Order: sequence, then C-alpha cells, then structure tokens
Amino acid sequence: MNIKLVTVGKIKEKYLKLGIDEFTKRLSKYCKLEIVELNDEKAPENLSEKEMIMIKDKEGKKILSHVKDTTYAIALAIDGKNLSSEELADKLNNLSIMGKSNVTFIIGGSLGLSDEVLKRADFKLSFSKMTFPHQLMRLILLEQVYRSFRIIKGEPYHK
Ligand SMILES: C[S@@+](CC[C@H](N)C(=O)[O-])C[C@H]1O[C@@H](n2cnc3c(N)ncnc32)[C@H](O)[C@@H]1O
Repeated sequence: MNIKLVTVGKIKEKYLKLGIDEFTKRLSKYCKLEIVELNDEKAPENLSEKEMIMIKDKEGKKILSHVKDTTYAIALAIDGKNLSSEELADKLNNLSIMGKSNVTFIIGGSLGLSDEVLKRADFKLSFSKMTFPHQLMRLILLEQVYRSFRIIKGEPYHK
C-alpha cells in the first residue's frame, strides 16, 4: 500500500521529530510512506474571519496540488467520524482489497482545512472532539496507521 501524508507546517519539536522518525521507520516494513510537508501561510493574531478563510483557501490549494484524483483522501478533521483502531485497520484493509492502494491522509495547519479540501476528502477522520496541534497529530496518525498494519497482519502490539 502507498500511504501519503500531506501536512501543513513544519515539525519544530525535537521529541516529536524523534517519534515521527521512529514510526516512519517502523512503517517502512508495511507500506511505502511519503510525507509532503507544506509551508504554512503567515497567520498573525487578530485575523478577521475573511482573512482566515483566505489563508485556509491558499493552503488548501497547495494541499490539493498534492492529492491525486485517483487517491483515496482521508482528511483529519475534528468534526469528522470517530473510528476505533480496529475500524481504521478494516478501512485500510478493505481499500487495499478493492484495489485502492493509494491513500492520502491530510492534516491542516493552525487554522484547519479549507472547505475545498474537506469537500475533496473521501472520508473525514476525527481523533476526538479535542484539538491537537498539527505536529502532535502527525505522530498520533503515524502510530495509528502503524497499529492498523499490525492489526491487519495479526501481529502483536501494545493493547
Ligand atoms: C491545530 S489543528 C487546527 C484547528 C482548527 N481550529 C480546526 O478546527 O481545524 C491542525 C490540524 O490538526 C488536525 N487535527 C487536530 N485535532 C484533530 C482531531 N481531534 N481529529 C482530527 N484531526 C485533528 C486537523 O487536520 C487540523 O486541521
């Protein structure tokens, strides 16, 4: 399976970088992983609603230029659907069985994802109603994708 991760914003925290590198390494046994890290747009405090939408739209266009028409796109969104780890594993496994072996996960920047990106998404995945910083979200997602492959393969992992 080919897993692509399109993200907005860099990983600045060293401890997160270490974790992301670890799961990237672990995942190499199960899939081809590509991470596209896009520069975020400058977003100073006190932006108006209109300005925020403009920034999200700009970031959204950059994101979509890395999302192929043929890929199954999963946008990470707080208002999306909650899945258990087993359900995410099932989803990835079913996609693979159906021949949809290109999956793109999308993580937004500090302002979130544009409507255009959310509309393009084939599935909106929520990790709870809580807001996570995009850097931490990347690590959590990679761990859950790794967990999915362990479940699919019937291999032991932490409970
Ligand atoms: C700092 S958050 C953006 C917060 C923004 N106010 C929003 O409502 O999307 C950055 C990105 O991390 C992801 N994210 C954060 N928390 C999430 C959650 N609980 N479930 C799914 N994705 C989440 C989303 O892709 C989001 O665009």
